[in-house]
Amino acid sequence: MSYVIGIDLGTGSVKSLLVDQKGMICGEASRTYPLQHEQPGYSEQHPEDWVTQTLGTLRELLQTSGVQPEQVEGISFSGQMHGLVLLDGQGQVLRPAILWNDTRTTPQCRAIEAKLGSRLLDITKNAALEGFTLPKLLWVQGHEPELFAKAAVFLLPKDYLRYRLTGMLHMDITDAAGTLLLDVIGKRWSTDICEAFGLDPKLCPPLAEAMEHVGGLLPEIAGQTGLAASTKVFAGGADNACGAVGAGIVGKGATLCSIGTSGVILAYEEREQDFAGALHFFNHAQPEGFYAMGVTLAAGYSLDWFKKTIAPDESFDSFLSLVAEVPAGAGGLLFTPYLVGERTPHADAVIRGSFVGLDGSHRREHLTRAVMEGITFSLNESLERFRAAGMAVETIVSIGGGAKNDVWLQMQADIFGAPVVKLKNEQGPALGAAMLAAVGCGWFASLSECAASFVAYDRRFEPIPANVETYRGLFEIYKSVYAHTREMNERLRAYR
Ligand SMILES: Nc1ncnc2c1ncn2[C@@H]1O[C@H](COP(=O)(O)OP(=O)(O)O)[C@@H](O)[C@H]1O
Ligand SMILES: O=C(CO)[C@@H](O)[C@H](O)COP(=O)(O)O
Repeated sequence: MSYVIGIDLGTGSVKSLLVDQKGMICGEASRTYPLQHEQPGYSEQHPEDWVTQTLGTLRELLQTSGVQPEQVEGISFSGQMHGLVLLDGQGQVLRPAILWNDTRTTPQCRAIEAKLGSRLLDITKNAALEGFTLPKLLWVQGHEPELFAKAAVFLLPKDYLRYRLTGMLHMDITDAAGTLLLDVIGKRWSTDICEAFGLDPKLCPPLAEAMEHVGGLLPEIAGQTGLAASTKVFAGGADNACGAVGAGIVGKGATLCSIGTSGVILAYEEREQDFAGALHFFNHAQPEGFYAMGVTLAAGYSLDWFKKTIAPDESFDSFLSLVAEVPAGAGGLLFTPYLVGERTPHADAVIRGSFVGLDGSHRREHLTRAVMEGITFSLNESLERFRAAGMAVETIVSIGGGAKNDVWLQMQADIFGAPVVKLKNEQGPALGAAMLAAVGCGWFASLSECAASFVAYDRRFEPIPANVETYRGLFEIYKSVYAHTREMNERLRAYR
């Protein structure tokens, strides 16, 4: 039997999965690393921690699974997106990585908009957001000019990890799409954008397709992990691209709803789409494909906040047990989940959440249901834009915390107005990364073939027509809350 390894380099931890040719999970290892917040809004990590901890997971996988090194045919990667890793001409890291959730770059975003105007959307298909990589590059260029002068190349987190494992510099296209330097449709670096900001195009590393074979393991890495140096290394992809692959979102009509700490709604697309920057539009791991993506920053986080505030010692299952008794609509109570601002479709760092319509008859379970409905409405705002652009939304695969509760899964079907299914064995982006290696190794002719063998679906939730009708009306009111509370939140800012 042959195996592949999928590595997901997340924000809080790295997870490595050993998978056989039938898609069975034969081993799993994970390690955490810290985040540094040196100043408010700053979020950094030491790239060396990613390497040390990943090597630890690989060693553990080999030691505990009993698999022989030569049986591991391929490795690939999934990684947290957008984070800036700067290397000098000798391949040494110049400063801690500035991560996707670092928000110091608002002035750089405004400067990008002022300089590029509509060209930014034409080329990159995305708006200038603090989390993306170009604003981070410009921050270092402006604030640390001496250090920036030494920069020879920039990488994203999992590209740095791959570089350390192989000695080869690459960035895969699905992740490059989140830098604001890629011509997303042409799949090449934009020399226009580089020139506009005085960036040497040599800072941009060679591009690779997600399933491209980019090298083997360095002998010292093979020695440290117990893997064979001949193990084929494939480029890999952005965590959202790999999450999509691991959930079987590899073709038209397939949509993903992921409710973790943040929430993501993502749909496969074959053609160029213009969302005027309200949603993200990135390259899929399928070389000819794209995906549109909406992000609710505080999705599961909102429910977590509410539970911690009301019932810190209860389990989620017990906390949510009475929600089924409250009818759709939570007795006229609405919640907007803007606890940390919002990303799509309203890129707004100042907005905050609200309960609207509180009534003396509401009990704890009404508030809880309203929080769950508000999170789902927020994701539906992005889904509504997919549909308006003519994208097919046939079945929605639900993953994350939001897929752990049947009432919430039914609510998703009713609010989205589409059938919702959950996965039999949810493994997240690490499985997607393993699938990229499996296809790269030639086990399958395509990602779709691999998904048909590796991804299995569990229960399906059909929309209930009466609830769909109720939610259709409420969603219109929900959408108006943002406009009505925007200015109030500007004024409230001074009191935070
Ligand atoms: N049993 C449950 N039922 C419903 N929601 C849950 C349950 N457990 C956790 N959650 C929600 O899911 C979120 C965590 O989801 P998860 O996918 O594990 O997140 P992440 O990996 O982003 O931290 C929590 O914030 C919580 O809101
Ligand atoms: O910013 C984005 C996507 O645009 C995030 O999805 C990051 O890619 C990090 O994800 P986690 O490590 O928290 O899953």
